[in-house]
Amino acid sequence: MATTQTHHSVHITHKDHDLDSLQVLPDSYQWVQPDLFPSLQQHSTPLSDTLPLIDLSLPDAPDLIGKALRTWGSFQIINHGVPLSLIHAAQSSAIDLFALPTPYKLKASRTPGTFPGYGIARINSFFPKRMWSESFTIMGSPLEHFRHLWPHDYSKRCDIMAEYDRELKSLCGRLMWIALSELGITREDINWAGPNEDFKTCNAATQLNFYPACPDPDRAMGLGAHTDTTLLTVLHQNNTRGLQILREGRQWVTVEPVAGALVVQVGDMLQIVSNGLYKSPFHQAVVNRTQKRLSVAYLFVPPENVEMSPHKKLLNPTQPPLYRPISWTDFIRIKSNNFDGLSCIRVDVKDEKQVKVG
Ligand SMILES: O=C(O)CCC(=O)C(=O)O
Ligand SMILES: [Fe+2]
Repeated sequence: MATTQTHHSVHITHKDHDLDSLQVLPDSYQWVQPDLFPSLQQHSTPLSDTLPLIDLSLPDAPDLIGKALRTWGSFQIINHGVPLSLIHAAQSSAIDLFALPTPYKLKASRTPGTFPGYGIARINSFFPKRMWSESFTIMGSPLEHFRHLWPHDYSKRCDIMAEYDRELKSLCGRLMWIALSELGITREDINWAGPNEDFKTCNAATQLNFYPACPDPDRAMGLGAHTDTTLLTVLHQNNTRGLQILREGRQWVTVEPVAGALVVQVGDMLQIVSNGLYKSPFHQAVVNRTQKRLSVAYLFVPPENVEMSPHKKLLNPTQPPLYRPISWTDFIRIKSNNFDGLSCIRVDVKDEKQVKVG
């Protein structure tokens, strides 16, 4: 994954980011939903659904996953094969990291224009107010940053994150094949899954998100509504509620924390490959008054500079491609300047007639 990023990175200073010590919500954190977010459609009957919880070890899992991806663009999984001890070890390193005094954390700040390191959510640049959260992004080895954070104790923590990356990458490879085969796409149809057809040539980042307890949670927002610029995002949340997924454009549904479960979400790149059959859901993270919340998001993205396009098996004269081909590298550049990146690469009705379907 490219480590350079555009001018839209957001940076923090010691003065404005010690959320733990604030007793009153500063004006700069009093949340207003900007116009760029689609407003909720009004319906008299609320949806009372919960996100599907799927046991990955059972034979009907692929079928259930296919259904969940077409409706929610998301689901939770248990029996996913990632050792719970590893999930807890990664989580506990994240807890230790965010508990460090701010001057330490600032030693591991993202340098301008890059992804890895400590800071606030990149999407904050699209919103008029600050989000009630901190984050730390790991791409490749976190050694340089961890050495600053824990001069005597970094190597074990680096090993844990490396192991987390390996385990989650193989889980994502497995999930990719399930998602694709539910669309009738087979191994012969994909030429970017790598020499072993396991998607190990894909890139990834591990994003640690921390939401301190908030003095005025109803007026604050942990992470504003967004879609992920990934193929898949696989997220572990601690036992505190906060993640909400937008259901059918009309209702926020809270994803209940389930011990050991992982939340899987379609990202924009899989929405492109599936020609919109799988939609990357809007999601957000709300905060609460008494509990700290932590999430570890594994952001799984295509190999750099490989063009992703609606798969030709899904296209026909009545189902023309909805998006033009684009690499992840180019797409993240578009998204850093446009909140709704997918609309920028949508083939409009006029063009659709001209696109040949192979
Ligand atoms: O903390 C959460 O539950 C959401 C995190 C998220 O959406 C992200 O890291 O992109
Ligand atoms: Fe997200």
